[in-house]
Amino acid sequence: MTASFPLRAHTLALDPATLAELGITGPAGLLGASSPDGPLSWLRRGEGLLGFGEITSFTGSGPSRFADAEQWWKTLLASAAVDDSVRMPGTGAMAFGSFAFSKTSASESALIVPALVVGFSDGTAWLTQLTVDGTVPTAGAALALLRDIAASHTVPTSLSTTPDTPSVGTVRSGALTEEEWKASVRSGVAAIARGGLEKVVLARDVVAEFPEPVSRVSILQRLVALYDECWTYGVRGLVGATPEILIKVDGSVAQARVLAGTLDREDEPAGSTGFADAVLGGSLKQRHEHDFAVRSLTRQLAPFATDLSFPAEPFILELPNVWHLASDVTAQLASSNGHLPTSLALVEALHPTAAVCGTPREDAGKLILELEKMDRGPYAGPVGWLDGAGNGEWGIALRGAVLEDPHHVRLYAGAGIVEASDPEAELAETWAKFRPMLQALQLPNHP
Ligand SMILES: C=C(O[C@@H]1C=C(C(=O)O)C=C[C@H]1O)C(=O)O
Repeated sequence: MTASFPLRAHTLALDPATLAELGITGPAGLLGASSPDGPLSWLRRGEGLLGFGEITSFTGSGPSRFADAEQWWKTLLASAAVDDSVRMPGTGAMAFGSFAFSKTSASESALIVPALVVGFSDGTAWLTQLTVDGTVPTAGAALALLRDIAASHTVPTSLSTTPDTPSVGTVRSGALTEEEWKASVRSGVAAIARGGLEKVVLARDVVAEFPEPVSRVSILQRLVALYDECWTYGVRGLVGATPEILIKVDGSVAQARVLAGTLDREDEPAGSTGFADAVLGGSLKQRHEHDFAVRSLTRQLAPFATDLSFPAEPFILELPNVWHLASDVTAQLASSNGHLPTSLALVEALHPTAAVCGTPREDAGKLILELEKMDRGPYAGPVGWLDGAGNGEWGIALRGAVLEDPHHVRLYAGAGIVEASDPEAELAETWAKFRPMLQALQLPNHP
């Protein structure tokens, strides 16, 4: 989809009175609006961005997919007319995006500019109308569009967040059976034992099949309701709720949330206290895995930063399905030739991290292609949004799935393999990581 006229964007603040008049209480309430497929989404803790409609987009693949996307966005911005009285990250010109994990993937990477964006951040709400057809966006036109969307808002009556609601869907293995995947894990462990390779992240896919069409909106609504601490993303057919941030850029500050080290909450003995601290924080294997991930991220980020900081000890991130060892990294960005790096430039430099690929990166990447026997598609790739000022938020597309057609959903999950890994335990870890999507699809925990 190419733009025929220059991009135009108009952003206005949405005051509480207007929101109340339209019956809008927050982004989650707007999810069910406009179309059964629902909007482009990036949501967390009652804030975030929703994009309605698509006016122009970039598609690309291969090793230059990030650079090509950046070039496309810069070209679009060069002739853009932006009227933005709010001036916050995500206001004015913006696009949602999703990138394939691998440069060899058949899956297309995309940046998508919506027709209308509703944003909520730090207590401020705004509305942006964007056009590429020569029409001049105005406050009146933007509000009229929002009014239509808010009026069409329907809350599906079938929505339930009960995890054990019986479902009519079935789940089958994807590229590999469980036994085959465990054999791949054993091969991974053997490769590490031979030396050279320290860690490889091996993933697998399962396919959920439904006699009735699945509702993208209901999936997003359940993820938002259950995984408030995660970033719920929806970019076309890619949906999920990730706990991991590859990079967030807000002006001259960049932040990342690095995870590695996982414990299934179902394994917690009844009545125990401090279980996660003892098992996760106290495990050398888990700490080792976590350190790989933090070191890899900071090494790649360092050339772009004047200052980099992260706590000496990771913290334990508690999610409904698992605990993770987590580290929040903050960087003060360095300008080069008077320019700060854009979020997309940092995405290109950081992807793939050791959390989803391994160490050393090249060797791990080759082994992944050999052992997983699947195309990861957008799984474990960057997903998020960017704006015209260089800001953006990019998560790693984990705990997610691709809606392949109305009746088939492909779920992905992986685990970091080190020399001490046990294939059975790693398999169980993938089931714990499938759980957010299984819950969102109202499927049993471990079919
Ligand atoms: C690979 C996944 O998760 C990654 C691997 C982790 C681990 O091995 O402990 C933890 C969080 C993520 O960085 C996934 O969710 O599919």
